[in-house]
Amino acid sequence: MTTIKTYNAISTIGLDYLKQHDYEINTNDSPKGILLRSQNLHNEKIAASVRAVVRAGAGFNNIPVDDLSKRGVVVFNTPGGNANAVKELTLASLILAARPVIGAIGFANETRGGDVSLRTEVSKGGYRGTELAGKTLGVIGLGNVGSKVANTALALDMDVIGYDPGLNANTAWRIDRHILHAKNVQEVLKKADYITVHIPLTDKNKFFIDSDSIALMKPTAALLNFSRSGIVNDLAAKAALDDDKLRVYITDFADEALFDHPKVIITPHIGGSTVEAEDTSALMAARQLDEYLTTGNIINSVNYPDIDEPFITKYRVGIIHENVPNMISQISKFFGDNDINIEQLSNRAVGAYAYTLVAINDFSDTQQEYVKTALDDIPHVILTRRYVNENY
Ligand SMILES: NC(=O)c1ccc[n+]([C@@H]2O[C@H](COP(=O)([O-])OP(=O)(O)OC[C@H]3O[C@@H](n4cnc5c(N)ncnc54)[C@H](O)[C@@H]3O)[C@@H](O)[C@H]2O)c1
Ligand SMILES: O=C(O)CC[C@@H](O)C(=O)O
Repeated sequence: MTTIKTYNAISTIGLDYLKQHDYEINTNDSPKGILLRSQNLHNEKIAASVRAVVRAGAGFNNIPVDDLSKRGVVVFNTPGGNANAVKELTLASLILAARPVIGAIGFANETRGGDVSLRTEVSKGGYRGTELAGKTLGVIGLGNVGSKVANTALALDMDVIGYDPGLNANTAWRIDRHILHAKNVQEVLKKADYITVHIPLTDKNKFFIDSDSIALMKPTAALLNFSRSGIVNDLAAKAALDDDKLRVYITDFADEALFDHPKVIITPHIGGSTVEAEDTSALMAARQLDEYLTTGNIINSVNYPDIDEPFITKYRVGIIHENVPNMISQISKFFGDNDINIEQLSNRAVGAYAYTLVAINDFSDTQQEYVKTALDDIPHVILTRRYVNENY
């Protein structure tokens, strides 16, 4: 049995999937895979046995991706698995930014005793809000979450302006044609009444919203952060709120500096916390993990190229290597030199790394034993795995 180590509360749907596919959960210290949510792996020792790490969720800034890539460990996430949950909480937060709902609920509870209806009617003027219709929403990052937020805001009669320089032919199609595409982020910051950020935390995106960007916003603007702590400079946001340069800041990431601020609403990282999102993300994660460990197919990796092909031969060898010239010819020569016929060879590269999946039918035990060690001796090969098709 293969062992998977888990961190955090993983939905039983994902765990059951693994158990049904002959995995044991947390039974020993030599797991083949790790399945986690927000656990910070940067400070954890990751066992030498680990071949795959899967984040049940979108953000993977809690995983030491660079170090794992050098070790040949494939890191996955589950894109889109919780996007609807984050969209819904973002929309709720837009309404909280427009209407003083939280204060009004507190006030209503304080009116107990006597003529409740009279007192609420007299004082409710203090809880008047504004409408979202006709206002402009700026969406920074139009990926799985941002595109859903942007599209749904149109149905609330908002004007929507989005910014995402990373859109490609596959991702651009999901964005409604009524959404204005900004050429730069400054255009969004200047135009929007509500600004919501849906980008990953990377070195480049650290403090993407800082005092300079807040200075471009309208002083009446509302800022929403359902991405990550560290994408918005909370101290800059606080200073702007104190100086009436920003109206409200809603964040899903608690920060000591923001507690009890009258213009701040904090939620405890619950953007993706719905039953549906946790189930979907855990199931995606479990399937991707099993698929890689048993077939070599890579689906939704964040550090290696995806290769997802039907396993129709008896064997496969997956070779993770550096993305340098002459690798495919060296690998195919290696198999030829050892009298092993290649039925199919797939190769893809992304950034500094590449993955080659070799499909084989006739593969003797001696050849398999030799290939296991000798392939690793080819310069720039990082890790080799052999897969057996039990259904062949
Ligand atoms: N609060 C939560 O519980 C919760 C849940 C899900 C996701 N998240 C966070 O939200 C982020 C986005 O999630 P997603 O599922 O939409 O991810 P995604 O990968 O589908 O989309 C991210 C988009 O951001 C764009 N982008 C990156 N840097 C940018 C920049 N500087 N300016 C503009 N666009 C930029 C990318 O091109 C991509 O299209 C995740 O990385 C994660 O950190 C939080
Ligand atoms: O696991 C969670 O609860 C949060 C997930 C979220 O931060 C993500 O990046 O997908």
